[in-house]
Amino acid sequence: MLHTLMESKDFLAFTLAQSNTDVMTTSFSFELGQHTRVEVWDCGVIVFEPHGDTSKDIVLSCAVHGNETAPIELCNDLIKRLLLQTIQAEQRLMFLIGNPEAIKLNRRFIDENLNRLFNGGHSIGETQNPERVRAKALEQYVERFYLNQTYQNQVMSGSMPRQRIHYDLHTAIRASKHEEFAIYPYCPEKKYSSEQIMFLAGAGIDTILFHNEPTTTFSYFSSHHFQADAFTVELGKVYPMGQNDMSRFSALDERLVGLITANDLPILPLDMKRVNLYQVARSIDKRFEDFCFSFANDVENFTAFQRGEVLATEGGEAVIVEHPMEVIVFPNAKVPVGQRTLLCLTPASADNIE
Ligand SMILES: O=C(O)CCC(=O)N[C@@H](CCC(=O)O)C(=O)O
Ligand SMILES: [Zn+2]
Repeated sequence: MLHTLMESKDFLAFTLAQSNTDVMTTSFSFELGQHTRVEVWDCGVIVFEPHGDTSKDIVLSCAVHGNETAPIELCNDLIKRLLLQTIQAEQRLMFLIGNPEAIKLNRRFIDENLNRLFNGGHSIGETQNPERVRAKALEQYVERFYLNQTYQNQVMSGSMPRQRIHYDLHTAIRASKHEEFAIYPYCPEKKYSSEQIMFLAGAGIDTILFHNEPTTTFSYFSSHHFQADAFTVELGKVYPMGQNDMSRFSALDERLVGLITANDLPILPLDMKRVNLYQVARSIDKRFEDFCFSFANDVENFTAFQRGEVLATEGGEAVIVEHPMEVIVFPNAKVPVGQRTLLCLTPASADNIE
């Protein structure tokens, strides 16, 4: 197996060639030069551990939705450069290819939306399916990575606490007025990080949505359980594999290389002229099978609606804009009853950012 991966340096192809059933047989490790230990823990799970001191534990995940291809290409290219040793990790780093079986089928998911199954969502009820198994396993890999005792001890002896980071990379179903944006998971117990917001802005992700409640997403899991600086990051609109214009994400690629190689590019102080901030005002959950939006399928994310306008109808009732203005994101009527069908946003201030 090692031979196949080291010959191609293509972790995605290697992952997709594995079966989702031979979990244990896919784990192995090897050295890159004298500087980095590489461990493959499972199908789509690869960890880079530099031999020198490190201060950050970074998780980069993609393909939590199998058809969201730009993040998969971005991560695979970073892994390739690490394996070719054209870049060298100076921070601990784990890549997760979320749902390899869904990638193979070019589908968002097989049985159930993986990004609705974290924080224990995978164990609610009697249902078992590939996504529930994978969500539980991904949670365990994140825990094992963040709580590695060897590196925890570096915290004890070092002066600065280690920083945990998790960027869960996605693409949106629709086009967006702000092409690249990030969701900041609900974290009422702490202030938002201006450093993270400006890191993302420097990476071309200039729009932040502050979530208003706990969710069953992967980024909320890492934020809530491990106090990671965790975000769901949306990289434009979904396109088939190979049809993404990856030059649109060159700023992100450059920032990630800086982060991984500990050659961090300078981060500007918070500048409200460089960022668009939104607060999630409410999440509209689907209540009836006949849920139907009042706007067209090509209406973009971040389109604004005025108080009183009808956003959708269901069960003979209208879903109406409540605030003076609400900005919509992620409209999707094809979700099961009980799940989020739309987020409504209002402009946010910088009050909770430090
Ligand atoms: O475009 C869409 O409708 C969905 C894109 C997507 O997968 N978004 C994530 C957001 C997760 C979060 O709220 O942090 C999702 O729906 O899982
Ligand atoms: Zn997604």
